Amino acid sequence: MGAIETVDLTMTYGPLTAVDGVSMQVAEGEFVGVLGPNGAGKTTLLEMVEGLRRPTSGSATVLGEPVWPRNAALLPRIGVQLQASSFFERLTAREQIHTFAALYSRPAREADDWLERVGLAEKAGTRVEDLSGGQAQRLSIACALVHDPEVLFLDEPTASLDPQARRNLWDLLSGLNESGRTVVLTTHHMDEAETLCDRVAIMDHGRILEMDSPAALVRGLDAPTRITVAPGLVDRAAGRSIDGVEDAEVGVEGTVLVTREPARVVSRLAELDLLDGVQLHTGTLEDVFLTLTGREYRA
Ligand SMILES: Nc1ncnc2c1ncn2[C@@H]1O[C@H](COP(=O)(O)OP(=O)(O)OP(=O)(O)O)[C@@H](O)[C@H]1O
Repeated sequence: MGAIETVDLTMTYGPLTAVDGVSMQVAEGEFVGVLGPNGAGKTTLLEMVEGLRRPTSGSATVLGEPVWPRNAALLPRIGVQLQASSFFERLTAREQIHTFAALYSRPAREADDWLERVGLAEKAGTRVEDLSGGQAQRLSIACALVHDPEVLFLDEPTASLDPQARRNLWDLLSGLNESGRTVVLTTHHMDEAETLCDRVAIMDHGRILEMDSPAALVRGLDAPTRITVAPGLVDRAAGRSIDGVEDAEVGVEGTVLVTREPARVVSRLAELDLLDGVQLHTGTLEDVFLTLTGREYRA
């Protein structure tokens, strides 16, 4: 059984089609990222799959159950962290997560463990409105996880986290995924998607443009390799016949050699003893993203 299946899922707001006929499947145990420019429809898509928004048309199932009308049987099985954290006012971090735990009949000690796991044990007695942005975000993630859901939805979970908290959250999410949980997150961080996700969906204008593993998406881009050499070496390389690499097409942009035959070019550089400081850059997920979605600002 798949963890998530959507069929032609669509949401319109007046004349705007925010999500435009999305059909996708996520297998149980998969880690999936949804990437897209601002306004692409990621949050709207997730909120329909979570059963928080009624689609204009189309349908979604999670763990084989329809999500709309709101399905009470599903609630204990899914965890949802929203982009705008909404907390019970004037509660401390501990009271907040204890309340969530109690809603799902989970013991308070497990709630305390979650505070520890997201690095908030020291802030347990702080009121939620006095937490920093990143601390509040970690609390909202802990609240989404406290009932040990099978499918986890996170909307830009690392948006306001510092580098330490971001890496710690990566470890936490990878661990949950390795223990069989399905994870779906939205992110603007390509490195995050590349590191964590089995597959990523690249969205724009309400549609999924591509959905595949990061490696397959990058391979599909068929980008040339850029070989950065130390300043001055390009001339020496050219002077000493880099085109001794027969038939290897090598473009030169400043101190960068651009080629589709990096192995041959690098071995020629080695022969010429010009390897010092050489760096290789192949295509990245960001290149795929920008190729598919363009570079103009979004509303
Ligand atoms: N309640 C609403 N009423 C009208 N338009 C809406 C509503 N919610 C979202 N939209 C519009 O739908 C489009 C998709 O919004 P959505 O929040 O899903 O994008 P997103 O991909 O999550 O963007 P971001 O990366 O900025 O979070 C946007 O143009 C947004 O303005």
